[in-house]
Amino acid sequence: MSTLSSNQTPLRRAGWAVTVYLIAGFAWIMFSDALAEVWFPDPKTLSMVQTWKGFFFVLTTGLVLFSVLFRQLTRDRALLALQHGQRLALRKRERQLQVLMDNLPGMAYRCRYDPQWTMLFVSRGCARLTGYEPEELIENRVTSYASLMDDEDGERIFCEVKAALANDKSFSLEYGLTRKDGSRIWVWERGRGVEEEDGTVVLEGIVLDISDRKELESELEELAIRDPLTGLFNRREMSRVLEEELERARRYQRPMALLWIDFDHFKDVNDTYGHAAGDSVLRSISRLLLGSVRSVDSIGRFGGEEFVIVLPEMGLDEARDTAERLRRKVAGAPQPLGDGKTVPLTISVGVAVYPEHAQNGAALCAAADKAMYLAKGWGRNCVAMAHLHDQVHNES
Ligand SMILES: Nc1nc2c(ncn2[C@@H]2O[C@H](COP(=O)(O)OP(=O)(O)OP(=O)(O)O)[C@@H](O)[C@H]2O)c(=O)[nH]1
Repeated sequence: MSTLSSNQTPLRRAGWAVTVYLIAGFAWIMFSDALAEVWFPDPKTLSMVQTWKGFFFVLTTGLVLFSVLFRQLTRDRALLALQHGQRLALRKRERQLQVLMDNLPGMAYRCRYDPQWTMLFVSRGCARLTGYEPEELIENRVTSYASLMDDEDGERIFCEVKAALANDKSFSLEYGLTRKDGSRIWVWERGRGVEEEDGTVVLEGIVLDISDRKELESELEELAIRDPLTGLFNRREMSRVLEEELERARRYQRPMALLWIDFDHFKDVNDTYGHAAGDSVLRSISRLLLGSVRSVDSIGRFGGEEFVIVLPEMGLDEARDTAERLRRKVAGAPQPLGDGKTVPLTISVGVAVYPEHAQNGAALCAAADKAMYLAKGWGRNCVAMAHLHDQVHNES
């Protein structure tokens, strides 16, 4: 319909121009002939006047035709120059966009909003990011983008994109991706939904490799929860683990034990062999303890030469046996000083158990610490259980 009406407009305009020209022309001929016959009755003069009248008509219409054509051609030329300039600017923008996309530390994409994330376009960075050439991912020719995503992320991502589309907002996602060579990377994606002319929705955005940042983050997280010397949990993390395990024990009505370990006469090791040798002993006993407990148990360094072990689902008897086993193991293994020599070392262990000795973390620690001092008092290299009456004292 619109093509038809735009075709009719120039036709109508040309028709009007010709009609006006014909009416004016016929009127001029008739009117001027009649006037000439009245004003110049002499046939010779009349013939000359008509000749000049003809010249005048041709000259006038020629001038009109010239001015119309001149105006139209000038306009056409300006239009062509404008189009040429626009084409050049468009090409320049395309080139800039291409350079930008090719140098993205990731890839730009355009994909269908479907469970496969079917790619319609991916920039060249796709090969660097995923290991797949753009042609391999486009239209899922070799594999779909969804199959590269971690399975557990799929559902979450779909929900987040759905919510963003519903609110007409852009979405930001972080998820793991498996590359063609099997290596895993972390990516950050930002995109938004775009409605096509036919009403279907496609997604457009960028995907960047953030593996380095993720690695740094997890290193920082580890640093925040680990004791730098021994690599065991630090006091803060250990307190958190203790509260978490206590909560679990409370919920499932299960016992839980806490061992409070202190090295005997450790000051002598430092004083005799030096601080570096003391550090070596601390590291060695940490490894020994770590290798002597279950995977569900947690060990932390509470400070100096004090260590705490949380033993989930462990009652009084088993906790006593575990503490005794650890005491014997340390006593039976001379500790390396770092210079090839070793030194014998013993530990004193206090044992407190939930729910018998205490109901909360602080009270459980206090009961185990108190029991450890009891073991020191017995002459060291001993295991002491917290007293049951401590519970009354702790909770009061
Ligand atoms: N090498 C080293 N020594 C430490 C570190 N932290 C604490 N210590 C030392 O551990 C020693 C603890 O000594 P004390 O608390 O007096 O106890 P002890 O000598 O072990 O004697 P008892 O606990 O009574 O058996 C001190 O000499 C501290 O300097 C550490 O990170 N590295």
